[in-house]
Amino acid sequence: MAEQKLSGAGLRGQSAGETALCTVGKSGSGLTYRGFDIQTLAEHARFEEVAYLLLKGKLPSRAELDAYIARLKSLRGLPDALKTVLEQIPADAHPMEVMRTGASMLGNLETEESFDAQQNVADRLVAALPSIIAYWYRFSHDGQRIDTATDDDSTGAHFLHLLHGEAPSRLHADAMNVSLILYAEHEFNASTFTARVCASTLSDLYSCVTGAIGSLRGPLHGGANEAAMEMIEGFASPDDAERGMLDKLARKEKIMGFGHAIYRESDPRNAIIKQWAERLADDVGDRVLYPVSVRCEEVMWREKKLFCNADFFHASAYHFMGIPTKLFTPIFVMARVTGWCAHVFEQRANNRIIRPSADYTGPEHCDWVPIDQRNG
Ligand SMILES: CC(=O)SCCNC(=O)CCNC(=O)[C@H](O)C(C)(C)COP(=O)(O)OP(=O)(O)OC[C@H]1O[C@@H](n2cnc3c(N)ncnc32)[C@H](O)[C@@H]1OP(=O)(O)O
Ligand SMILES: O=C([O-])CC(=O)C(=O)O
Repeated sequence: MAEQKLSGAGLRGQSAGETALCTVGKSGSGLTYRGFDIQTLAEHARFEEVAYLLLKGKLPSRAELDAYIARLKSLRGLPDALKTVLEQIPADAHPMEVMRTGASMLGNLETEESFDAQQNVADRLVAALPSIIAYWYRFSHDGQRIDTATDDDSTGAHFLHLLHGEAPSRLHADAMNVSLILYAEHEFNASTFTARVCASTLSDLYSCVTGAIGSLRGPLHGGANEAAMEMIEGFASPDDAERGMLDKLARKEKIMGFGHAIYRESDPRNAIIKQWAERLADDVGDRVLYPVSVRCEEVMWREKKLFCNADFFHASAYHFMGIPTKLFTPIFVMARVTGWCAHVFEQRANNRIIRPSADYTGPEHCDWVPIDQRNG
């Protein structure tokens, strides 16, 4: 009997397991977390509520949310040994390397001794990752050893506070809240799948998250928001952007922040973050970057029917909040760690080691040649 073979490089279109966490391109506006539409969550929820929903399986009551926020606040401090490691990392390191090292070092210091502790480890990572990146950034760039224990109620405001040394405006705190919600979870994307593969070997949660950070870093995944920023800030006007985009397309360059492995016509997160980018542009009196971004979107749709994914308008939105470009992808980590951990819990609850097969394309049989008889 001929072997039935599923096609699709990159496992595209093949189911690699089950999840109750998220649908992509299936219902509602196109993205749901545990049945809640992303538009509803972005409009009404706090990021910490979404984190609770993903990690604990239901929306929290008022008392549960208050307790969860208080718990996250209590976990923002960093151990001295971790601060010492962060202080060794040079200023020109990529911040995603800092995130990777930070998550890994925390795993050395606060090892997950048993899977019974997984909720505690997840809470610690959600609380500590913003502190890790901000501590390193402020030490390596400003020479300051900051106190990472702020009293801000939200993760987004906490991060901006540490970064800028003062509590953010309401607009910035709200924009960060929505951004973290949009980035929190996305089914079997590359970084989440990395985390699940690692979890399937019964490894610890820090290892799963450290591996996932490595996968998120690449420009085809989370790194696209930084690459998009580098592109748009090179354009002086919408007309310049139009010329530049057409040149890139003529050279068959890949344009970061556009296209998606699953969505075919639009990414539901784009309309939401685009509105926030416009509000933030008005707030800073921008007359270039936002119109340039809109023109890029128009050109890509007109020329290639390619649409902006979640990353494209995040670039200008973060820029308008004074966030350095190289910190864009670490913010994605701060959000996605909730999804990664929830997927690890799900994998552990119904585990079989993930071990696909490969189609062999090498030689059939080779005769052994003694080393002194080999050419070259
Ligand atoms: C939050 C996130 O992680 S969202 C993704 C962020 N990544 C990016 O923005 C990077 C740019 N985008 C891409 O590289 C791709 O669109 C990916 C990686 C997101 C998806 O890749 P795939 O599933 O392989 O894309 P898909 O099959 O839809 O591509 C179809 C065609 O469009 C082209 N295409 C897709 N995206 C782009 C792009 N951004 N720029 C130019 N051409 C593109 C592909 O090269 C392909 O052309 P081909 O058939 O001539 O080879
Ligand atoms: O789903 C994907 O392939 C990439 C993505 O949009 C995400 O991880 O948010």
